[in-house]
Amino acid sequence: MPENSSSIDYAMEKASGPHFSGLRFDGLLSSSPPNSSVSSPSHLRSAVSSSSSPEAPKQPFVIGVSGGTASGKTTVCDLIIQKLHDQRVVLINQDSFYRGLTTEELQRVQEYNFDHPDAFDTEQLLHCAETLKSGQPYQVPIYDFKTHQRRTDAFRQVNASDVIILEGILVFHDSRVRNLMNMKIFVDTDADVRLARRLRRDLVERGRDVDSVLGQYAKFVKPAFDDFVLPSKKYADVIIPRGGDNHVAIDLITQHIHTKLGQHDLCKIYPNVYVIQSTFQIRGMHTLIREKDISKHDFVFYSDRLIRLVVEHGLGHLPFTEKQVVTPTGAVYTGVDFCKKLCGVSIIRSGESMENALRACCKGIKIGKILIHRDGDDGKQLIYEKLPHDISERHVLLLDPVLATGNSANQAIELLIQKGVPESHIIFLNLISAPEGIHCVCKRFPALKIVTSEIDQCLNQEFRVIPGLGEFGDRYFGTDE
Ligand SMILES: Nc1ncnc2c1ncn2[C@@H]1O[C@H](COP(=O)(O)OP(=O)(O)O)[C@@H](O)[C@H]1O
Ligand SMILES: Nc1ccn([C@@H]2O[C@H](COP(=O)(O)O)[C@@H](O)[C@H]2O)c(=O)n1
Ligand SMILES: [Mg+2]
Repeated sequence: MPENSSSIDYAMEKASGPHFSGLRFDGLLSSSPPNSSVSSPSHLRSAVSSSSSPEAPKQPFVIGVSGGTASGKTTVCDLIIQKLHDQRVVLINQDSFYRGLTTEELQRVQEYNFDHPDAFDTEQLLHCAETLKSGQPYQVPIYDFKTHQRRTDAFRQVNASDVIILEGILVFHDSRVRNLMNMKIFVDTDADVRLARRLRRDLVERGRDVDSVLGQYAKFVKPAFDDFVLPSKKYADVIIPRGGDNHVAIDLITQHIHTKLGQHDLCKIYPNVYVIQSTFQIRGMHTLIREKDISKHDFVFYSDRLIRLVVEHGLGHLPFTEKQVVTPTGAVYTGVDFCKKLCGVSIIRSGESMENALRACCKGIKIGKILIHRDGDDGKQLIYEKLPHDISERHVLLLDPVLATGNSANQAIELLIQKGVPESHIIFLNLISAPEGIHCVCKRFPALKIVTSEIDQCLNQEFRVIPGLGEFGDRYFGTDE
């Protein structure tokens, strides 16, 4: 290492070498399969579907639907399935995983508590949900409420699908099952309405008499609702009052599911990751800048166009205030006022390529700089920072065109937080993100937003994004020639 290795000049020169948008990412990459220079950890492989490889398996969207007995869970699920008619949807009822009763238990069935978590084979339910989530089929047991037994002669074959709905009184009880869910719905219906519905249903459909339904309700159903079902309501993302009668809620839920299904899997996992809506224009520009033999002029031109789109999209996530203006007709137009407390921060050197687009969108915006330099294997080093003195009062647009391992991004974000910028006031803008980088940044900073134009497949052994576009800074600033 040269004597003046700590000087800015030396660091700048080094930084103009390969740009990884990150440093080492120990422990994440597994050994690569034979004949492959690309590796993706197994836990990521199933979670990642690349914009560049549409054939990669997509993760199903898992919805949990809970609520008291006869609250309308099954009815709500049926309505959601009807509205999602253009998707492959499967419904898994927790009831299917009731344990069959032993002969002794059957003889004293009035003393059996079907509303306690132990009445279900939760391990099997978990296995079923995990199998379906991984895209494999599963043979679901068939339960008979009249005999209190599972059928031994038949199963329900459930195939892979886009949406899996897990429905039952206690589907939020076990954290492992809960954690598989992308969305949790609690159907909230008054207890007296539920009892009336249950009475009618159990007499008609489940072969019961009035005394047994009322006795079971008082002895087991109601206490278990208070002890297990109601406490799990806190895990719900959405609470639907009045069950299937609530058409507005069901409409909103299905709209949300449609949006989610159109999104990249990582956006389902991390709600603060935004991939700008892909169009043929955007795909076309990506095709051009990713091509290795494109001219420098075209690389810069199309990168600038894409960067501008990402910046505009990122600005859309800033807060605004209402503003009224008078138009030349004398009428009042009620609009919004841009957020004024704003600044950009570019991660040198590639991030500087995004500054012009930010300046073009935000007149007079202050732009700070951070230089992170790798020195040796473990050498994460912050070499240089120049930030607005009042940065803690500003929303920050952090600029770096490629998110690879996420290490340098994390270091830059950490610095901003140390300077007093709230995590939720940081929007990280980039053109291409690797799944590894998204995991790395979003796990550590869940309140921060990432806006990107495409999510790529993975990192290779050299921590380069695949398929990626090579060294962005070199190609943009012409230092690769
Ligand atoms: N909004 C509603 N109005 C009237 N009856 C309903 C309504 N929703 C459900 N039911 C009836 O109540 C009973 C229980 O509904 P269901 O959806 O099976 O509840 P859950 O699955 O929560 O036990 C069923 O007989 C169903 O037809
Ligand atoms: N053999 C059984 C098994 C379960 N139950 C009752 O079913 C209820 C759950 O189903 P919902 O559709 O109402 O959610 C639960 O409250 C059990 O009491 C039963 O009666 N007999
Ligand atoms: Mg039901």
